[in-house]
Amino acid sequence: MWLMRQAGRYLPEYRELRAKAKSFLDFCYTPAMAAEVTLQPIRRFHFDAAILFSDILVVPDAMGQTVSFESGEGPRLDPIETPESVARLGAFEIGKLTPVFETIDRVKSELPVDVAFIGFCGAPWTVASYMIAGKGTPDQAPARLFAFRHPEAFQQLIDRLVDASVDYLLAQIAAGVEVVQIFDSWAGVLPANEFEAWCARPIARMVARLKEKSPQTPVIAFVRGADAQLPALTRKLHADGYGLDTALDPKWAVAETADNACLQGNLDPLALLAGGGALDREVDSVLDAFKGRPHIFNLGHGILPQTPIENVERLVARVRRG
Ligand SMILES: Cc1c2[nH]c(c1CCC(=O)O)Cc1[nH]c(c(CCC(=O)O)c1C)Cc1[nH]c(c(CCC(=O)O)c1C)Cc1[nH]c(c(C)c1CCC(=O)O)C2
Repeated sequence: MWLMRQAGRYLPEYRELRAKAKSFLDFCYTPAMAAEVTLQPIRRFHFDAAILFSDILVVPDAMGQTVSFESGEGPRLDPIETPESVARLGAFEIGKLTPVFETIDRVKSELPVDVAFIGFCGAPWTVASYMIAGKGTPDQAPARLFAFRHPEAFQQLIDRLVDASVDYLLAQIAAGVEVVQIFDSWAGVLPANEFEAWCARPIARMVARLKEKSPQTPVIAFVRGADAQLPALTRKLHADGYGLDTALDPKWAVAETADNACLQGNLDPLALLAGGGALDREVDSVLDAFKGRPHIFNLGHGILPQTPIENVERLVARVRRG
């Protein structure tokens, strides 16, 4: 059991440290701080896994794109509007991410041996969608439009992100993470052909390369909005685990995927925010749906900043009770 965004604003100890950083990216790039917030939820809740504290947008940052986070508004990037700006993107300077690897090293030395350590990156489509729009949008229309108008330049961008993301995850593994998760948070906005081209195929290429270079490292694919495509994805990606988002019916996912496919998820973050009897019922229903299957208990998306800590305690106790 672990929770997506388990380190974050719902924790007072996170907010306290966050207030001391100049910016969110500085926070991510200061190993003492990033390591501390990675460990905070482990100390408080004894989850079975810690997830590296960082962000998926450090990859475009290391490609020379300007990235910042406006408080309360989310990420801002200098948007990629033309094929020429894809060609002009810099090389992936992995050296810029040295503080991330130092964070991993620090966490590793303090993490209890029975707690797994998860590294991560964004999937090429999700990262590209922010690089093109320059910010979060409700439907990633700018990136979808760019891909229809400039398929070759878009393919180049995806290819560059496949290469950079694989190198980045391998460097995280070399620094000490034991599992990696690939977040395709925006896969759900893609029509079928685009889903295949920009989500499934690039992730499959990433998994194949990771398996070639680091066969011992489990890979979890979180393809949010995969919906009816989930069973096909489990046959195409060759990942070790599949994260289910909140909208997926876990009983259906269990019935439609191979018996040995490890599934992760998928409590509604709003049930955790609500707490009480509703939370208990939803936790039981998730546990029941995955019974008899390799299952990693998690939310269907990130924990919400307004979530009361006692609700997280209640969830942990109930999942442990089984
Ligand atoms: C799309 C995406 C991003 N980042 C990420 C995704 C994929 C997962 C998802 O869909 O949520 C991944 C991510 N971002 C963060 C983590 C940390 C590890 C964890 O505890 O799960 C992880 C795994 C920290 C963060 N990343 C961000 C915060 C909040 C910033 C703050 O503390 O000021 C945290 C804790 C900022 C961020 N970063 C991003 C956005 C859209 C935002 C703003 C939204 C928000 O404020 O919640 C991009």
